[in-house]
Amino acid sequence: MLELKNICKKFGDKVIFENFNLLVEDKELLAIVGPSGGGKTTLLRMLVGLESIDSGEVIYNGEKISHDGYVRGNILGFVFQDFQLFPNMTIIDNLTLSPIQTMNMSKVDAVSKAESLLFDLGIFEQKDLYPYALSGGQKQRVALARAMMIDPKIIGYDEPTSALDPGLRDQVAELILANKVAGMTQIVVTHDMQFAETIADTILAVNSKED
Ligand SMILES: Nc1ncnc2c1ncn2[C@@H]1O[C@H](COP(=O)(O)OP(=O)(O)OP(=O)(O)O)[C@@H](O)[C@H]1O
Repeated sequence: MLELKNICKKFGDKVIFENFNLLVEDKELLAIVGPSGGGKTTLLRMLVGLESIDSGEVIYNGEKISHDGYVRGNILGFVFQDFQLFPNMTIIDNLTLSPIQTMNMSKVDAVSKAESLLFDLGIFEQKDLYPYALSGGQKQRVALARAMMIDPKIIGYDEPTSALDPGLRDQVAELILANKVAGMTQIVVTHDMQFAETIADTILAVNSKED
């Protein structure tokens, strides 16, 4: 269970969250929706430990946790809105670099796991290409595969459908639902209310403080 307790967050003088509380159950699929600038991305980043908080606590399974703790425990996978793939590396190297270098996975295991994920996501044939040669939807799936390399317990997605046409949007929905069956806790930030309604157990609306 992942919990935010009495979270306060400001950027300069701008209050984004004030004494905010949230509970995400294990295996829950939470969608965070709301207007641009409302704080959705900030909330996701705080939940997964990528953004500092001014006061309050992030608690995972009863323990207060920092970003380092998430990384060490292989708890977290994150799919960035702009993918953040390494442009000078092939797709397979994008997937295997961090598991080999920071998680002590053997090269053989990392390549085998990466190939299996790329196959499941329908982008196996692209494994030796560089990111520039892929479409937005393909990059999206590489970013998802990379996040899944460590079998994270929690996976956060920032606008996973923003670069996709409707067909690919359905594929991403299927992938997210398959991860749910596999037991992952998932948090999805999206502008797309219809997408949120298709996939989510719970929808949380985050509104701008100026509303
Ligand atoms: N690092 C930062 N420094 C200063 N202000 C920031 C920073 N990150 C976000 N903000 C501000 O905090 C507010 C919330 O931003 P956030 O990105 O969380 O909103 P959002 O709901 O995800 O918006 P969008 O849907 O447009 O991505 C915005 O006013 C934004 O300008």
